[in-house]
Amino acid sequence: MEGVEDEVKRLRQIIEDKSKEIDQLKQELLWERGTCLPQAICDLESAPILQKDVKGLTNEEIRRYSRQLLLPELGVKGQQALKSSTVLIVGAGGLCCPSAIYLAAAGIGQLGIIDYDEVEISNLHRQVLHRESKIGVSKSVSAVAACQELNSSVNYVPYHLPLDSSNALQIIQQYDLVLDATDNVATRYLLNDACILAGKPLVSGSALRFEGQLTVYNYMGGPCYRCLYPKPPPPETVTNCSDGGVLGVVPGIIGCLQALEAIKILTGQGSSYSQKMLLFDALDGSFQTIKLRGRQPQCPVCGDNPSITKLIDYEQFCGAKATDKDKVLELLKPEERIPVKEYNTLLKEGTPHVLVDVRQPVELDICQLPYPCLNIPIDHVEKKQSIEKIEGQVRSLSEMRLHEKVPVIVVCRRGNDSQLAARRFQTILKDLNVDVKDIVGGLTAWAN
Ligand SMILES: Nc1ncnc2c1ncn2[C@@H]1O[C@H](COP(=O)(O)OP(=O)(O)OP(=O)(O)O)[C@@H](O)[C@H]1O
Ligand SMILES: [Zn+2]
Repeated sequence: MEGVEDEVKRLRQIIEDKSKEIDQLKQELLWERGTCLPQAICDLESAPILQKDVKGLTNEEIRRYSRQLLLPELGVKGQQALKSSTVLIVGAGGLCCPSAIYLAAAGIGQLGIIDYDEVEISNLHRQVLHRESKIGVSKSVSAVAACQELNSSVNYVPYHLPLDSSNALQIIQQYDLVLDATDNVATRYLLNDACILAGKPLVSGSALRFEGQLTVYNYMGGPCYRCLYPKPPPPETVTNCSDGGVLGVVPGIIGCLQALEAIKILTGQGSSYSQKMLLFDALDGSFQTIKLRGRQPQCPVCGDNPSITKLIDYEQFCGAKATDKDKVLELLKPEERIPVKEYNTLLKEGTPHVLVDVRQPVELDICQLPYPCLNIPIDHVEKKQSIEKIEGQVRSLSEMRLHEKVPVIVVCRRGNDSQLAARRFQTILKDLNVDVKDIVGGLTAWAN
């Protein structure tokens, strides 16, 4: 009997040792994969510069590009032009993924991709170069890694940094053409001005919900972004994908068209979208092209007497950040807010209250707090009907709570809209015995 027990012990030990060995090997494998990733450029000194005197096409290149070499519009001359061209893609998100992979496949000489951010799971439905295994990895590195697998002969430069007024000219000057694949107005103005000052064409795309747009600025005497939009829009009117949503295929289509325009410009075919804008509506499947006004002689950056001769502070100019991260509103005082833990206690204690969720109905379908709520979307806060609904609930709770104030708790996704709404409700309901607060960090904080 003792012998059997010893044998079991011995085998258990072997299993334990082997599991440790397997864990160790897994770690090494991960490490090896990690070190295989391209090195991100975090300072500009280390960025490579493409040698422009490209020799003819190699046999391998002729084989690889044979199907596009057959196009008389491109031919060997066009392919060589691509090989000696450099393109910078700003933003490694939804528009970059299709444009980068097609430019890489087509045989561009150097592809720079710049993004300060890392891959998140909510990017993957549309940012199709990134993989689950790259969550947390620099987006520019992840995009370059995917392109490299397709075409290793391209010279890739992944910049892991924000493009801003301090570095934009230095980076852009090294490229023949710039693709705007970003998602914020401040960067759009920055890119426009930098491209004008450096004399580079700017292929600009955008996609939101089911709609996409495409225009080429600063090309062959055409207008720049400022000629069309001299003043930035009020920040509160600008929606991004994280608030408005986007169907993944839409940036996919616009990004492909950006790559197409870039290839046409670089190979001398010319662009179809200078002084024109493509409007794509995915819901009715329509592509419309509208003519835009031409270059404006009084434009402050590309006009006859420009007043902008160097890059400015674009966040200040637009009154908005050059990123959609950390937009945390601090409107209410801490005592006017309730942290999620405290709200959880309030729920557990069964404290009666009026809960107002100010998100859109479609967001409530995704998730809700475990308490019956009134859904009053943020843009309906001032409506008579909405106010009557809240007043009705407050009155019925007042009867139960007699002299006690009725808590009115406002919630949204991240805790910004809820502050705006709570502030409005404080004024609107001032004649009732209420205590209006909002939930800090909203549903996101609750989920965490
Ligand atoms: N000034 C900038 N410098 C570098 N990268 C930028 C700059 N402005 C925006 N970007 C990048 O452009 C990309 C735009 O991607 P996209 O529009 O698909 O949205 P996202 O920010 O990745 O996703 P979501 O809005 O859903 O969080 C982002 O990766 C963002 O980090
Ligand atoms: Zn202009």
